Amino acid sequence: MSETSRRYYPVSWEQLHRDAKALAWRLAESGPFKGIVAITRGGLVPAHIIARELDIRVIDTICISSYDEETQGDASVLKSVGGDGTGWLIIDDLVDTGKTGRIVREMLPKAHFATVYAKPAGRPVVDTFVTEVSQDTWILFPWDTEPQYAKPIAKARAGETVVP
Ligand SMILES: O=P(O)(O)OC[C@H]1O[C@H](OP(=O)(O)OP(=O)(O)O)[C@H](O)[C@@H]1O
Ligand SMILES: O=c1[nH]c(=O)c2nc[nH]c2[nH]1
Ligand SMILES: [Mg+2]
Repeated sequence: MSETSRRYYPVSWEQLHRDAKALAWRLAESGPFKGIVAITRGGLVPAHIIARELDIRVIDTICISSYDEETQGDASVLKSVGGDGTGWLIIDDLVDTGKTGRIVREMLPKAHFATVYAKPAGRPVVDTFVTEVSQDTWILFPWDTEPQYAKPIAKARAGETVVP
């Protein structure tokens, strides 16, 4: 999703840890896996958590970038891996339009592809995920956010400017 995102779904470090562990529980039944291919950069944190839970020590990366902040452009593949993916687990933080997921599936058609979060357009591309959010939601990951002053509801509703 891009400029049309109408709402935000903020995810804390604790929630991400909990959701990635929930994904590991689901994946435990689909393994064992030879190793994990993390889709950088968003897949790196969930890949670590899942590797720890499933006792996987071999981790490779596919490096793909397609978003500048909330706007999607052409996907550029900065690093790939060889093989057809047999026995491997691909991990990303989420599928949105499914563009990134389709690229990695084409590269590794035999791998199991899992994400923590999924939006409806990308959902058919993943084998396993934990939480679905609507297509017009932008997921705010903890590495992209920091705590800041929030207006009291009454002042926000009145449209008043509050200097923190
Ligand atoms: O389903 P899609 O519409 O392709 O969107 C999902 C992809 O977009 C984000 O990556 P991004 O390109 O922002 O790079 P990053 O992981 O380095 O932040 C996210 O981490 C997924 O990889
Ligand atoms: O931080 C992010 N949140 C999202 O909802 C999203 N969709 C694609 N890429 C994304 N990155
Ligand atoms: Mg990514």
